Amino acid sequence: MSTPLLQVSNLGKSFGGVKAVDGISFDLHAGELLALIGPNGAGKTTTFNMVNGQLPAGQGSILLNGQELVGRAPRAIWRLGVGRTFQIAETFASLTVVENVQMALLSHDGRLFSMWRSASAYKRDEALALLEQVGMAAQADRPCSELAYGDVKRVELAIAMANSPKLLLMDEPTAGMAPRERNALMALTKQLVVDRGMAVLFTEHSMDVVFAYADRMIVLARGRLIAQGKPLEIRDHPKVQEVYFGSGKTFEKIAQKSAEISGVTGETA
Ligand SMILES: Nc1ncnc2c1ncn2[C@@H]1O[C@H](COP(=O)(O)OP(=O)(O)OP(=O)(O)O)[C@@H](O)[C@H]1O
Repeated sequence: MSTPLLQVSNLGKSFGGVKAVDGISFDLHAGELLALIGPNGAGKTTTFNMVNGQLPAGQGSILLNGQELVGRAPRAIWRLGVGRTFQIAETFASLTVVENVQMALLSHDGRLFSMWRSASAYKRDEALALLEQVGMAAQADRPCSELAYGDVKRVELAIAMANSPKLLLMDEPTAGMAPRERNALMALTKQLVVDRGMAVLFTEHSMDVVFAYADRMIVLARGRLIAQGKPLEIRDHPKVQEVYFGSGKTFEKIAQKSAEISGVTGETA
């Protein structure tokens, strides 16, 4: 297999006496969707925030294409190609769909925000091409505030793409979405991963999404990495069963449901 895009080794972070992340190691390859799962307080957000530099790592190493990310500022990490999806802020909701993507392109190119007034034509074609990739070109000139929730999520993906990330971090991408919308968004994400050769690391509480779309999963519990592998391997993993035991979710049911949703069984959802 090729050299991993991301190599995380012995990564850790403590808050006071709590080892939020306790020496975890994993790899992520270009073209791969990797889910980071685990019960509440497992250390998912802390891991995410160390990868994008928002939180300094307490120990360990995070290599992106062989370059050390630990010790770099968030913006430097972003410049190296680690993107994340952001919710469209209130202030930008009044802008049109295409203007939001143009703003992201301005930011990527390092242009000053104040240029915007005279730059409403800035890379409009490029912005439209990104919207085309997420199926939103037809709604380019509508204000974001008018869009359906699922469509806003598509625009947020286009915004994240403006930086041409090699690795995209998505924190609970489908939170608050109905099942059908969830699947549409994840199918789109998967398409972008394949088309652009990008890698995605995402956290997700919705197990049906994870089982249907993740190429691989890593499972955290109390800061430790307790299992990693393909969804079916994880489903049958005794430690994972143990951690989730009592949560009311049995992996068998979830895996069956996701197979139905993604059409693996040939049945319609
Ligand atoms: N800034 C902080 N200060 C102190 N403790 C923290 C801080 N951030 C996280 N923790 C603790 O670290 C542990 C891991 O938290 P983290 O938010 O990374 O978990 P998580 O897996 O993302 O949980 P959730 O699914 O609930 O979002 C928890 O015990 C949490 O209370």
